[in-house]
Amino acid sequence: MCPHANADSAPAQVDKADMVQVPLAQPGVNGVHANGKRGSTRRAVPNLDEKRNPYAPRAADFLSNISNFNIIESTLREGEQFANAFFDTKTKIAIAKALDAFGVEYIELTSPAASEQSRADCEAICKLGLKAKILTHIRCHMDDARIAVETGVDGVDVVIGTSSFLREFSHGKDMAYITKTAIEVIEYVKSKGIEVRFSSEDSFRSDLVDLLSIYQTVDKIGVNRVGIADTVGCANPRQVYDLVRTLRGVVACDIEIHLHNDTGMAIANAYTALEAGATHIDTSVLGIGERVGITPLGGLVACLYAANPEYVKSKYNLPMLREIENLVAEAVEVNIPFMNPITGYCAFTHKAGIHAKAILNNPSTYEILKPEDFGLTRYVSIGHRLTGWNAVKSRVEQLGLKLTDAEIKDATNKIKELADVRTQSMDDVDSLLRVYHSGIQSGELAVGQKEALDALLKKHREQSATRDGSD
Ligand SMILES: CC(=O)SCCNC(=O)CCNC(=O)[C@H](O)C(C)(C)COP(=O)(O)OP(=O)(O)OC[C@H]1O[C@@H](n2cnc3c(N)ncnc32)[C@H](O)[C@@H]1OP(=O)(O)O
Ligand SMILES: O=C(O)CCC(=O)C(=O)O
Ligand SMILES: [Mg+2]
Repeated sequence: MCPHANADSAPAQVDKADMVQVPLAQPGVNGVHANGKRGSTRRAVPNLDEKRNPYAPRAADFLSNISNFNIIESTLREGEQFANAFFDTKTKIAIAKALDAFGVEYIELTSPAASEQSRADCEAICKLGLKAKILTHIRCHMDDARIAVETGVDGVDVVIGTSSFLREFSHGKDMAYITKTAIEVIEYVKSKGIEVRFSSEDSFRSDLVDLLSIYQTVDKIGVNRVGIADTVGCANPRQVYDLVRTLRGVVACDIEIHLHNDTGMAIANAYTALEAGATHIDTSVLGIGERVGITPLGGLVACLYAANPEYVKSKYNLPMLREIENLVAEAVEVNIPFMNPITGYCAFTHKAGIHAKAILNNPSTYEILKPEDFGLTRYVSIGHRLTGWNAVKSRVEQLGLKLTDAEIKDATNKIKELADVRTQSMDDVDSLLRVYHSGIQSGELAVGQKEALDALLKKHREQSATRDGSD
């Protein structure tokens, strides 16, 4: 099983038994090198620069295009709309505190109009004195606005559908009514001295003229942010880029974006939105929300980190990510998905021999994210038929055994032969290496003596069985 595995319950269970834990080494500092030299000075991995590869990610682009983004963390609003979610007050407070410690700029809470407990929880979270600004999310309606401002929030996110689908089948209001009510609600919230954002639900299926017109109107009356919402997850990165770019030329206020993940585009769309000039991205932990949810916090962080690790490290407490995901996974009774960026159960496990050798020499060969920056560990998996001798050599060194390269290659062949029948556990590999080593030491074995090795292994198995039987 892989090291960050969740077994079959929600919180991640770590089973490291079958893995070689690779030292989180800087190349040439204390890594276990395939050439057998510890601490040898290796040439630094060249940075891909513009001249040599125009597509190489460059921190400069990232900084100029995405200089000041904010995360609006909506696990306690959009996330509560996830099918499995029921957050009691204690859990909401734990999640809010964890998100705050992670460093998100905003925490968005379910409308206090939803229920009496939602209202009380909103007040309780406002009283925690967190660094993150606390928002609540309401319909474009004066009744909701009045309740919201009484809770003590730092800001109110107002939303109403502008697509013909929602105008006809959800609230039944036309653009004139929407605009009039939006102005009334925004002015009311502003009069209370707190932030207000106006968002048009289902933006990508709304008429562009209607959309730009209402955004311009609310911008003129001093809304803090306008929000674009891909409510049904229909947008692709090019559409996101175009709409955000167009809006950037029309309003002076900040631009927030809320992206559903129905077609798996939510992270890419969020990144593109930032490149196009969005300032605020909505996320939820593990992406939970209506249907398959929205841009996941961890996925967005991974994608931004890949573009500019130092910037993202300075902004967020990255080692907390796993703890937050476990907290939420447990609360909503799901596993962390195996392919989750950063915390997926094999996110930092390397298997094939070619990868293992290069990783042991320099982790940047096959990793764009550094596990140590997330408080996680890198593993090399051995004992399967894809194992190479370089990976076995690193295990031999970890076990403190003295074998030549030729002997290690010979032992590797045996591991592969056995692994063709069944993958060998770490214990299997270790005992094979020990048996091999003692055979060499005692002179009972030499490189290439297959039969002698089989006999030694058989003897070892019989001795172990007798020992186990007498225990
Ligand atoms: C895309 C999104 O995720 S938006 C956020 C979704 N969040 C929520 O729905 C919060 C949880 N919701 C609730 O607790 C309830 O739906 C409430 C309290 C908001 C409303 O409950 P009810 O009054 O019983 O209405 P119900 O939920 O059946 O229908 C929604 C009502 O809001 C109206 N409405 C829907 N969207 C909006 C909007 N954005 N602005 C104003 N009114 C709206 C509808 O017209 C309908 O009112 P009606 O019954 O008078 O026609
Ligand atoms: O308020 C918003 O911008 C988004 C609301 C929402 O959850 C959605 O449209 O999917
Ligand atoms: Mg949503």
